[in-house]
Order: sequence, then C-alpha cells, then structure tokens
Amino acid sequence: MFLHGTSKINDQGHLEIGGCDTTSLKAQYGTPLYIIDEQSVRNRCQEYIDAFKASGLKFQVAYASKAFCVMAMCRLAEEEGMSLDVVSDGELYTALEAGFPADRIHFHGNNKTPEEIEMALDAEIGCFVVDNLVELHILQFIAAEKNKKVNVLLRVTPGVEAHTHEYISTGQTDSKFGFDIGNGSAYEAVKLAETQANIHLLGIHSHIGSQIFEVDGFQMAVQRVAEFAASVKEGLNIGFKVVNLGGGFGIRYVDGDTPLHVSQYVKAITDAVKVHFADLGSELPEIWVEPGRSIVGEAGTTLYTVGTSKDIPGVRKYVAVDGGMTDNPRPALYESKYEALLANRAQEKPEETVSIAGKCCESGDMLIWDLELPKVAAGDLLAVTCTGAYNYSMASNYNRIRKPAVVFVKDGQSKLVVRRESLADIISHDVVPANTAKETVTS
Ligand SMILES: Cc1ncc(COP(=O)(O)O)c(C=O)c1O
Ligand SMILES: N[C@@H](CCCC[NH3+])C(=O)O
Repeated sequence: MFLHGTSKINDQGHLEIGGCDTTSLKAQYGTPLYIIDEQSVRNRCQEYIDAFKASGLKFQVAYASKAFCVMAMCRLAEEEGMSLDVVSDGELYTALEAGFPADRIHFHGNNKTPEEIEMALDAEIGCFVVDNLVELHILQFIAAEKNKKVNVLLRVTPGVEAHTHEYISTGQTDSKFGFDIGNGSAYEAVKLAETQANIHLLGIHSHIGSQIFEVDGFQMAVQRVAEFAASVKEGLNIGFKVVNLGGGFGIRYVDGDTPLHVSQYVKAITDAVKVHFADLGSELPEIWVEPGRSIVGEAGTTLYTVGTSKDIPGVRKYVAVDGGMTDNPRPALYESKYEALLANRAQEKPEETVSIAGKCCESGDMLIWDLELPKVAAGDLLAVTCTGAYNYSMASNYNRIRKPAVVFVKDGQSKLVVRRESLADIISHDVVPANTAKETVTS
C-alpha cells in the first residue's frame, strides 16, 4: 500500500497521519471524516515556490482554490506565500473572510455575473482572468463606473490537448473557455482590451487540462503562447508582462499513475519560457501557475466506518461505508480510481476482494471496485487515500446526507477546520410556505 506524506502505520497497526492515530480521530470527530495532512500541503507549496526561485524568473504560484476551498486552507496558502485563484463569489468571499490579501487573488470563470465583478472590484483583487468579450465589456463598464483601472489577463485556448480524461480537458479549440488563438479571436481580444480605458492588460492565461503527467503539453502550450505573444508584439506592439500557464499537474492516485516531481514540471515550463520568449527581445514575462490538485490531493484521506456487506458467491462482495458519492463524486463522474486500506488493521495481509459501495440510493454510488483487503467486518475503518482535491469542494447533500467534518493534522495535533453538518443544517435553508405549514400543523 502506498502511503503519502506523513502517513504511516504505527505500532498498534493503525494508520497514522500527521502523528495522529486515525482510530483516535474517529473517536473524536466521527466518520466520514476528511483528514488533511497539513505538513504535506505546506511542503507542496514550498516545492513550487523553491522550483520557481531556482528558475530565476519572476513568478506567482496561485493555489487553485476550487480543489479545496475553506477558510483554513486560504490562511495556509497565504502563510506559504501563495496567490489564490477563485472562480465565484463564494470562493472569493471565503478567501476575503479568511483575511487573504486581495491583491494576490485572481478571479477566473467563464460567466462571472455583474454582481461578482462588482464584489471583486470593490475588494480590489489583483487581477481578473477575462474569458470572453461579454465579460470584457461588462468589466470595462463597471470599472469605469467605479473609476477604477483593473488588471486583466485574457484566457486563451492554445489548441493543446493534454493527455488526460476527456471530461477534464479544457485546452482544445472546441472548449467553452477562453479566446481561441487558432482562429484569431485571441488576437482581436487583445486589440480590443488595449483600447478599453479602465482595463490594464497584464498578459495572457492558458490552462491545458488536469491530472497531466507529461511535460510536453505544457512545453507546447508555452511555445504556442510565445508565438502568439510574438504576433501581438509585431502586429500591435503590445507586450505581455505576465503569462499564466494554469494548473493541471498530476498526482498519484493509484499504482500506474506516474506524476513527475513538482520541480520537474516547473523546470520544463520555465526552460521552455526561456527558449521560446527569448526571441521576442524584451524582458522575459513573469510566469504564474495555478496548481490545485497537486497542492492538496495527495494530502487528503477520507476515513469511513464500514457498515453492511452483501456477498454474492462467485460474483462479488459489496462492502458499504457511511459515505460515498456525496463526499467523493469523482468515481461516479469520471470513473476515477482510488486506493484504500483498513485503517484499524493496517498491517494485516489482504484476504479478500471487495467492492466499496457508498450509502446513496444510486447503483452508481461505488467508491472502489475490486479492492484487496483483510477480512473486513462492520465497524472497521476504511481509509481512502488521495482525496484532498475535488472531494470536499464537490461534495453534495444528495439523499440529504450531511457533509463530513474536515480536520487538519500535524505533529500529533488535530484541528477542526470544517465542522460536520448537523441535521438542523440540512433543513436550515428550507422555507415552508405559510399555507403548507398550516396544513402540516392541522393534518
Ligand atoms: C483555469 C484553471 N486553473 C487551475 C486549475 C487547477 O487545476 P489542477 O487542480 O488540475 O491543478 C483548473 C482546473 O483544472 C483550471 O480550470
Ligand atoms: N473537478 C475535476 C477537475 C476539474 C478541474 C477544474 N478545471 C476533478 O475532480 O478532477
């Protein structure tokens, strides 16, 4: 079994993360429980920053908060010197309430509402990543009304297709995101942006996909973006101060996933920048990236309690846990694969093959197929690894299942960062119209 970060099996044969025994975490917080290995997250942030420092280029590493956005995580990212990418008023609000410096916040999204734009302008965020012409016009209009000049990156699609699951590729020409370089719309957008009095065009942004293992997609994107920058320089005499290359750096979910070390991705990108932008003859651009999954993914573990099982002789044994697609929709959405171990008997040898089912009323609610485990029984603790990214942030209340708590663990201490939803939370937004309430009372 592959253990990430500070995870290990302790003398009691229990899975321990951040020096905390997972059986004690269950006793203290209950299950399902998201456990975040705080030191691993901090280390990963520093690996990015160190790799960029080594390149000698000016840079910003913006944590893509969509991967896991809670106030404690925003604080941590701030402490580690990261910038922050947000895509909605909710993420922006979380960051601001956490005290994240507004000037290090970058606002993404292909359909920002005027209200969201206004909120971000009032907060004086660092920059808007403008996705389309409608947004450019709205932003100019609102910025003019407020007498502000806003920093803008234009999101372009460089036409690079990263090797990844088709549902999570965003770099192709046929994409809902950004201005296409290939058909000239990116060039026209630059031209237009430059004429807008309240827009300060900082540069461009490209994001080629997610869970990428190879460097060639990033290198190709740098080349395309540099060629585009050259054509803009030549045709419009406009230079880009900033080039943002998005996120997408892969992580190891299961055997066979072969991510590179963060420093290798960063070196490949910064070397490519040095090669392809050198010809422009001006100062090399500042390079920004936006890793999400690779900051928090491997640091997360979800702890479940095993409940019922159903053995169909000669076919399959289903083992159900007290969570499922509500806390981790990725297997159902993307057929994502995960590994798991029995956290309370972590040293025991595998004895049976089981498939891990969630508790939702949905046959697709399966977390892991064909997992080798010791003989598993009700009450055992199952730890699914690598759940730090796009699990809590994509969790739902389907079947009115409550969202789990989240704890940070480090140096033998655990800190609650999101409390478990209560049953009262579940109905807290419900409104019973007056006449229905009356009928309910009298029936
Ligand atoms: C624009 C943008 N930036 C950054 C990210 C973060 O990607 P990842 O979590 O794969 O690093 C995404 C998501 O894929 C994205 O769409
Ligand atoms: N939510 C996706 C990734 C989408 C990336 C956002 N652009 C996942 O779970 O992997």
